[in-house]
Amino acid sequence: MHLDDVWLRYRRGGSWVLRQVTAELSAGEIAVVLGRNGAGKSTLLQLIAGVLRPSRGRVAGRPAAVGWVPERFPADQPHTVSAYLHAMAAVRGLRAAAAGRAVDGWIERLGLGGFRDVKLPELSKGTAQKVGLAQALLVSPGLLILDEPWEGLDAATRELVPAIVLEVAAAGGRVLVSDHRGETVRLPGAARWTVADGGLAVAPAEADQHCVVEVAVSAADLPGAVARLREQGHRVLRVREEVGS
Ligand SMILES: Nc1ncnc2c1ncn2[C@@H]1O[C@H](COP(=O)(O)OP(=O)(O)OP(=O)(O)O)[C@@H](O)[C@H]1O
Repeated sequence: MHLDDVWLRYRRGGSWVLRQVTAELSAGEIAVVLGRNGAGKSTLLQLIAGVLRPSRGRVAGRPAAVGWVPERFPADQPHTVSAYLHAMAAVRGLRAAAAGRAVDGWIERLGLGGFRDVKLPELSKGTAQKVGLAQALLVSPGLLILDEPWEGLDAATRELVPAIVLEVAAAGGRVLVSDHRGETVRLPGAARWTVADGGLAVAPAEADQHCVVEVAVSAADLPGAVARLREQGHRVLRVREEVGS
């Protein structure tokens, strides 16, 4: 997917918010969008999501399944959490049984079980954000766009966001995440897109950066698992017994 010389202004004759933006996002790639308040991060994400159209230039190769989580989930709709998510699943083309599985799965994973029958306007900001996250993930997205996803979320869900992002990327989805609070230290290995003065500067993920992944393997398979990881070029740093397992 790529942006070819994209320009955007909100009004004819108004000032340009984005100018001459060219960028590419490949399958399985994660990019963090950085920039000061008002720099144009949300505008860029909405262009890529297809919510806004460029004034000039084009966004090409957008995948069919786009999951967009706006900065503020529009919770002023008179539906319950469950009814809303089932309606969104239907909009995304899921049949009843698949819709039920997807809705139940995300309700459970995001800790929304106690809010199934609560109407959206009665939710706290953080809980509404979780519903926003759930609707974007009902169908495995080819492009997932998260606008300030850590804003207002409880600690448990903040921890979950990087795991979800990595799962979407591992399944071949592209992911864009905006962040003005530096939370993206939680996404090592992502490219950095910085919006400033209407332009976009792209810094690819650092090739020599390494991450530590904790993996639990069965004790019986330990020598084999360590050997396989080494064969794949990973450095095995330490082996320890899982206490209480
Ligand atoms: N609907 C709109 N109509 C007119 N101007 C807008 C609109 N939305 C945003 N702008 C202007 O475009 C510029 C970029 O805004 P944008 O929301 O994209 O920035 P941002 O980097 O996401 O900021 P923040 O970190 O505060 O969310 C700002 O000057 C903003 O006032």
